[in-house]
Amino acid sequence: MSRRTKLILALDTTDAAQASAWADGAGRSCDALKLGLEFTYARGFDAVRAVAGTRPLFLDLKLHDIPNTVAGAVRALAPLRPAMLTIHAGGGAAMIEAARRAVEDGFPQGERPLLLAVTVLTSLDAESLHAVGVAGGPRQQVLRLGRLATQSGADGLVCSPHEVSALRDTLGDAPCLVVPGIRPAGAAQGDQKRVMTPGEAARMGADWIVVGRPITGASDPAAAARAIAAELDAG
Ligand SMILES: O=C(O)c1cc(=O)[nH]c(=O)n1[C@@H]1O[C@H](COP(=O)(O)O)[C@@H](O)[C@H]1O
Repeated sequence: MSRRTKLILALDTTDAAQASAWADGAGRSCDALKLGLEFTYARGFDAVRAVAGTRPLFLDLKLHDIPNTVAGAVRALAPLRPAMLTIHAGGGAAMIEAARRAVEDGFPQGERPLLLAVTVLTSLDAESLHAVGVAGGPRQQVLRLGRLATQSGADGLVCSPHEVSALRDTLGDAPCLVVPGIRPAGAAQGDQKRVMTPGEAARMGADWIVVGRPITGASDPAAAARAIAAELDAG
């Protein structure tokens, strides 16, 4: 099986002109654009629509609340026509099921986004998980939440590259695996804990990788994006 891992550019800024410049430059080497909490809270839905234009939009708002509230929020996002949207798997089965129903009845047929459940944030390691009461390591917790989320109706999962092959062994090829925590060789790790290079994540079996600062913080973002796309093309 060979499927080319696709590249999502994370546009993490409050500046709409900056987000558009990244989208029009570096974004050309990418397969989708991600707008998340920082941009959406600062600039609102109209700006999200303007920056995404006709490009596939990964709307990363990581919804996490009681089922009724999450379902209402999912329906409220329908005018943005995202290709993908995120909820937190830790919200539990009833919340994920409610989000799934909202995606099915809140979006026009054929325009339903992929519902992605975030498992364990890539900024967490075993020690930080332990501090919030999770005894097992990240892999065990990602597998637990991955099983729960897919059984409850999530189309895919957000996980670090370190869990991709264990998820594939457990859940097979069906769930879409979207993988942040990507650092090209030599790039600063920053707040990310569970990282791999783009090529390593692709070889693990990621369907999509999510990259922000290694592109947007580069002196030439378009060149940085082209280099990552080439690394994915090389397989
Ligand atoms: O849901 C996400 O996209 C996400 C989940 C996760 O566990 N870790 C993670 O980094 N992300 C997002 O992926 C992007 C990674 O950005 P960089 O660390 O700058 O490459 C950010 O926009 C995060 O919000």
